[in-house]
Amino acid sequence: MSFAPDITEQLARARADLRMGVPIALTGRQPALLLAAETLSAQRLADLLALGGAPVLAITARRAETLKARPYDGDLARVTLPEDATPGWVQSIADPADDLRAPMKGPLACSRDGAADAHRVALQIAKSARLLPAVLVLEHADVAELARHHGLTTLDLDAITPSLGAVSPLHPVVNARLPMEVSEAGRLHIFRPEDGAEEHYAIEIGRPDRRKPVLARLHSACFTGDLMGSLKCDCGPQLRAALAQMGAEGEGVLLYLNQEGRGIGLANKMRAYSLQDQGFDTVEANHRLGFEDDERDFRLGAHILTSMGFSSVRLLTNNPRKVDMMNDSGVTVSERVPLAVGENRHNKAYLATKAAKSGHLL
Ligand SMILES: Nc1nc2c(ncn2[C@@H]2O[C@H](COP(=O)(O)OP(=O)(O)OP(=O)(O)O)[C@@H](O)[C@H]2O)c(=O)[nH]1
Ligand SMILES: [Zn+2]
Repeated sequence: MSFAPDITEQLARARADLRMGVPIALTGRQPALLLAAETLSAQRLADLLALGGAPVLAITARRAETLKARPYDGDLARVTLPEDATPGWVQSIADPADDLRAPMKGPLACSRDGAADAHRVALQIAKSARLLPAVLVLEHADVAELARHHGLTTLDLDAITPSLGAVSPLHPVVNARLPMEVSEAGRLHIFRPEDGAEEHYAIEIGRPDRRKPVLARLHSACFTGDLMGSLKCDCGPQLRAALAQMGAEGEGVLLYLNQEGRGIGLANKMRAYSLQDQGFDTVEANHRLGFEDDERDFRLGAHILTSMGFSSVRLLTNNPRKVDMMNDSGVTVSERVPLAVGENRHNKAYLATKAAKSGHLL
């Protein structure tokens, strides 16, 4: 029978469970029960503590740095839970919103014994669920039985590890004619990944010759900039300028990748915006939240272009990482076409930070 969900499908369920505050079970090498900090309820925390053992809050080394917690495992820290831990305490470790108002959280004790494989995987799942990267982990020998009894989603640690680092295969779903202001010869293609994550879109203008480099843009979703006319970034003007150039040249491909907030999701991006209002720049804000500067995976852009029949591009971007990733993923960048538009007094510092810290070319 093929009815049972495979490992990728179980992983999609696990993401949904964590987003709702439902625990998930990890079996295999390091059996453990996981609960996302962001969606933790008082009842589920009480139930977790009642199981005994020594639950820890796994956080990334980035978040640990701000909290002065020891990341003994290199890329993460396992913060020991106090006996009287409340959801408020967990939240304050996970979320930097009140760091400046209540800076003294510690000293935080961190465990260094044993492996941290379950914790590492837990943080990867939380990130891919677009939650704050902070997860309660209770190592528990009988987790499989616990999961059966309570009907929890169960993932095998070894089985999911390869899926977590891979780009899910994407499949074309449908495409249809879309006359647009910049060109009446527009066509929208929808691509759906196998892993249950967001769909991505390609706007094809004209009918570009697949044998020549195509004018292309990999645009990451920015709800605030693309749709709301936010002045905090340059995304809206970049989107419109890229489409306008494709319209003027009569052909091009714009990939609209649903990687909001450089891959951290809109809720986390708004958390980053709050931190920026406290004085941190765009990179520092990501780090305080526990993320890297940029959590996007541009390989999927290359996969979409390849599946559309393109093998080389004239890439509209100021970001050298996009160029490198395309070349590494088998799509040749024959030319980088600069896209410097939309600077204003609100985004001047943001653009300067991207140039200084993230290598963006002006
Ligand atoms: N985390 C975070 N994301 C932001 C912030 N401002 C804008 N973004 C996101 O940054 C991404 C910008 O995407 P792009 O314009 O495609 O990428 P880029 O790295 O600027 O590269 P080019 O525009 O191609 O030069 C979008 O996903 C936005 O939602 C911010 O302050 N914090
Ligand atoms: Zn933006």
